[in-house]
Amino acid sequence: MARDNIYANPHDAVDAFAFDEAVTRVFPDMIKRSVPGYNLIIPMIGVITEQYAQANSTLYDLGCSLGASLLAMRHGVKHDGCKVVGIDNSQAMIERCRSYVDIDNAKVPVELYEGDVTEFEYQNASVITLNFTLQFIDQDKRLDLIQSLYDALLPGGALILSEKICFDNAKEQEIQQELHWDFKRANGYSDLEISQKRSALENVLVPESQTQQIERLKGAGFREAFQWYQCFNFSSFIAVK
Ligand SMILES: Nc1ncnc2c1ncn2[C@@H]1O[C@H](C[S@+](CC[C@H]([NH3+])C(=O)[O-])CC(=O)[O-])[C@@H](O)[C@H]1O
Ligand SMILES: O=C(O)C(=O)Cc1ccccc1
Repeated sequence: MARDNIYANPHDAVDAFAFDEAVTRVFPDMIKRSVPGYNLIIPMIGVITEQYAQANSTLYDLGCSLGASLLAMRHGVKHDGCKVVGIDNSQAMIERCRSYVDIDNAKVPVELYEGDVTEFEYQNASVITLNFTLQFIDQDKRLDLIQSLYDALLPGGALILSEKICFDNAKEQEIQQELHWDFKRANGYSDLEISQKRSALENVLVPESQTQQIERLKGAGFREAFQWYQCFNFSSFIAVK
């Protein structure tokens, strides 16, 4: 697996983070070493999918990157007549995702689209996953997207939402953020890599609190909405229609 050393050398000015060719090439290594719990959340998306998928419905993975969450969903579906749709607005990601889907041997049909998830129409959905994608979408577009996903879900359908989160309590924010940086250090990132990537993500990845996430989900109409996982400032929620 190609090692992420994108921020290893000093940059004069750090560009805004983008899911370009360079990031795509090292992405499996980057996300595993950067997101505490990623390697647990992926198989659990398979478990949750198995529970909530319905026959003859569509499963969506929005911001599918290289297809890790998408393939977990594909393998979790046990009903007939389902398909999995993956969308990502990074050309590099969706191209490489296609090659991973091609070598995967599950039978459930997969459709991949390059585009902005806020511009698609969704329907007949039983499971929808936003695995660390909403955090990159303009804050003023988040509610409309969540509402359109609620509207697209069948009764009993589920939304899986994983996000980097922030905390209302300043001391907790400081401690959880520091623990996340400790996690990155423990995974071999230097202080320079951590601080340059932090600059690159400024105003690109905009976290919200657990309360904001749950209130938005409830406001959109979800019957149940709660956190099922948290490690430091990374969390995953499930919402059921
Ligand atoms: N508006 C948008 N429209 C479409 N795609 C977008 C948009 N904004 C960002 N993306 C895409 O969302 C993905 C977020 S990564 C998801 C990991 C994956 N789910 C995984 O389970 O491995 C999470 C991370 O890197 O922290 C990237 O591929 C972006 O191109
Ligand atoms: O690396 C970080 O600090 C993060 O917040 C997670 C992340 C992982 C992959 C791409 C962008 C952000």
